[in-house]
Amino acid sequence: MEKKNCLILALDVTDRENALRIANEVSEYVDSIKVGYPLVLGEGLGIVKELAELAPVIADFKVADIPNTDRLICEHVFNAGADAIITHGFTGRDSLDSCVKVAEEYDRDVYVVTEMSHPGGVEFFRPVAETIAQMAADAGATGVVAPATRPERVRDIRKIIGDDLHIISPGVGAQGGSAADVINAGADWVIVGRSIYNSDSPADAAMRICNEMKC
Ligand SMILES: O=C1C[C@H](C(=O)O)N([C@@H]2O[C@H](COP(=O)(O)O)[C@@H](O)[C@H]2O)C(=O)N1
Repeated sequence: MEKKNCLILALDVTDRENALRIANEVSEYVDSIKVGYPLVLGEGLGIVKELAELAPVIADFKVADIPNTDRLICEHVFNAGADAIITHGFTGRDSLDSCVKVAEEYDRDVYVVTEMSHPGGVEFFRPVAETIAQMAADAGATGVVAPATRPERVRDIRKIIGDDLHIISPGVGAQGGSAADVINAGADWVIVGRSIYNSDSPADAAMRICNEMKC
């Protein structure tokens, strides 16, 4: 994923027409579009290829199964045109290796969740987040997901993974995180959903966030 604006749109709308409208409106401001279960369960994997015409697509399926099942999921997702996939790390090294292996075969990217951004993210992820981050680096993942709601945790994770891996960071706006603060803390991209797609002008909202980061 080429770094231009440091902004990833989390396109968590559930219908194709609205998704394509918003994606077209903000395409000049986003480096990537993240789609997940809300849109894909509603519209099918075909939406990935349509959106990939506008920007690289990150498939946020938080893959968390045994290695063989993870392999099958990743193959489907990359065949559908996604440039990257988000996987959990708590399922262990063998499952992560399975995702990274498929990504290498397709020349695509893998991002590993370390600590989630919502309040519950500290209950079980907090104690293992650094271990997962180290595993992601050791396994050759492209990068990790770390919380914009806790910029200090992004600093901690950056210390573990070094400068080679990317940090993509959700939790800006609707969850209370600041785009500027988390970029200053070491994130490479912010992931923003509701503050953009629920805006009366998604393009203006995206532009304001880009201007705030000046990445
Ligand atoms: O810890 C995480 C992991 C996960 C992710 O990015 O992997 N996300 C996703 O990031 C987006 C934030 O949306 P909004 O809150 O801007 O509307 C949503 O698509 C969430 O599913 C998090 O919010 N926190």
